[in-house]
Amino acid sequence: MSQTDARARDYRAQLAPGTPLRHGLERILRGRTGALVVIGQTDIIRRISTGGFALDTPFTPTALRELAKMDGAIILSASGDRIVAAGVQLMPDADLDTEETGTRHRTADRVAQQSGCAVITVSASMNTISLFLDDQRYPIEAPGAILSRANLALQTLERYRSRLRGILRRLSVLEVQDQVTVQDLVLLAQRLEMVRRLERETAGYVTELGTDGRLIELQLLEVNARATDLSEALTNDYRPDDTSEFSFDRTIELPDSDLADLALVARTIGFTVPLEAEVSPRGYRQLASVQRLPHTVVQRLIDHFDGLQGILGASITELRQVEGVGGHRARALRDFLTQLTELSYAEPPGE
Ligand SMILES: Nc1ncnc2c1ncn2[C@@H]1O[C@H](COP(=O)(O)OP(=O)(O)OP(=O)(O)O)[C@@H](O)[C@H]1O
Repeated sequence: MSQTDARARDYRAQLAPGTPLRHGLERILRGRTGALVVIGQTDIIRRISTGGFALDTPFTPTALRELAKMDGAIILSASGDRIVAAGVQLMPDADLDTEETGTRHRTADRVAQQSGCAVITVSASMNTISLFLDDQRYPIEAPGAILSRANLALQTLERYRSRLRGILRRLSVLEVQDQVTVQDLVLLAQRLEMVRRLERETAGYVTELGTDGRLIELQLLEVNARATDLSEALTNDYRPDDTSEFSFDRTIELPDSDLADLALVARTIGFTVPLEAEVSPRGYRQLASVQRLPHTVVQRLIDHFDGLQGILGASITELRQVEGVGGHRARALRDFLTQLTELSYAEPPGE
């Protein structure tokens, strides 16, 4: 995400439905008057301003709407909680490139480029709200439109996740049969990264939606936690002994177009062996699904049996030799391992 996009995300939060600023802008939109609002009265803004009048009044949606009835721009304090001037004529550098038509929007674009301040327009003729930041224009959409896109993204996310679950089941089968190749893990990493990208996109909608986005936010939090745990477990399971430069999180760096390149994804994660090479898991991911098994005991089991294959073959007596594993825990573990093995042989590893 570029620096401008990151700042835009913060401003979108300030402009989310339910916030005072958005409330004021919506009222201007309904009244079809239009507005040009600058956030922050910096030196550059002062230098390119003429006319108008100084104010120093708390921001309220009503005050914004009333002042928007006058010609010229409204200047807010940097935090947006005060109105510092209104009716201001802005004269930005006319040599700055802009593709906008209409004087309000051309001015907004140029002021944003020249000052670095956020500029918001309400278009009287197009019935839209826009945010100008640096040389970018971000449409501020109506809550209904964002909500339907957010819901669509959530549905797609659900589909991706169900495919991811399928791949994970297949991986479990391969892990039990000790037949995992780097390629299997890379295919999984691709899916996982696609899920994470969609999560980020949906999180952007949540920010834009403000109070209307709570429900989506809750659904998203749950998904997000699981993706993070999965990535960490896979990293611990397959990190080669001789490197720390290895993580399933590193796919985040890849542009969308490179995510389809299996060899590149493998290198990005930190694999140094070919795609066909076989690799064995330590067992962190599998053992994470055993209830009430503390992390320290998981670590001791992995160290003692030298990975998942050793653990799968251990008897109750052997499991009990590990510190922290008593009779009860050993039996529960053995049951889990037997089930895992049975499941794996019941289900062929095919796609
Ligand atoms: N340089 C400027 N400084 C301050 N306000 C301006 C400036 N230029 C235009 N405006 C505001 O924009 C209004 C007219 O905008 P105009 O219709 O020409 O632009 P537009 O971009 O097509 O906007 P809209 O979509 O709202 O019609 C003016 O009445 C004035 O309030």
